[in-house]
Amino acid sequence: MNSTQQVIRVKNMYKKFGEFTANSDLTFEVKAGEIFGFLGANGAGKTTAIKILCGLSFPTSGEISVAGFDVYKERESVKRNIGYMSQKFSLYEDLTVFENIRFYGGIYGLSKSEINSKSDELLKKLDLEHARNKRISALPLGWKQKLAFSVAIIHNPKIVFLDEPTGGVDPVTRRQFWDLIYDASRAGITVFVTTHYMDEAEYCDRVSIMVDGKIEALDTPEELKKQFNATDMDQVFLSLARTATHIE
Ligand SMILES: Nc1ncnc2c1ncn2[C@@H]1O[C@H](COP(=O)(O)OP(=O)(O)OP(=O)(O)O)[C@@H](O)[C@H]1O
Repeated sequence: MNSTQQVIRVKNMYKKFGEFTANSDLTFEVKAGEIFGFLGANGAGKTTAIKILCGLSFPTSGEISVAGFDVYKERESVKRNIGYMSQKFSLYEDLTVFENIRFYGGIYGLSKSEINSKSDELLKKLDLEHARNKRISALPLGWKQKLAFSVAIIHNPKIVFLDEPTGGVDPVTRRQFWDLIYDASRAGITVFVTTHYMDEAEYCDRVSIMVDGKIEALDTPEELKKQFNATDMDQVFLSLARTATHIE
């Protein structure tokens, strides 16, 4: 795969809800295989943008292509080429581990034999073979998140969108989750991730920071720290938040 290939292209994207502008003139590109952090405080407009990039909502204006498909005219092709996971929308608690894999594998268009072989592979990798017939509700949150991520990429999509995937778990479990993200990225899957944890921002190849619907900074964590004269991403994030408050 050509590593300089752009798998997400966003040019002058706006999303308005009546008079309110949730996404204002967003312009950025994401490269194939990149881990792209999409940061912003609560209400900054991240979920609004992700919904558009996943083909679930139309932008008000702008040119946007995802996995080579236009988000206005080719939404079904966009959906077929992406995976999605969020804290709010995840696995079915009252189905077993295998039933969830079978369900999502079916939705993503895998055959019965592909589902069986993929689920064996996935459960082995996660060391979850013993839990195959356990209900999701019986698993600790960290395991649910790892499983949800593995299921979101079971069809080997070009891009996976992760909306606050690691909420509520400890740093060690989060770190293990990120090992799975790195594996996916090495396998050529582009990762688009939102998070409120600044240690996770450091793990990204590039990070954008959105304030009140606008992208105020976008670069590698290293460059952002230099630019904002900061020792960590927490400081970068806080100086942008302070700027926004000052303007108001
Ligand atoms: N359907 C809608 N109608 C009107 N306003 C909306 C709608 N959806 C989102 N908004 C507003 O757009 C703004 C951005 O919301 P969004 O959910 O995209 O933020 P976010 O950055 O994902 O925040 P969080 O981290 O809390 O999920 C918020 O002020 C929200 O109230």
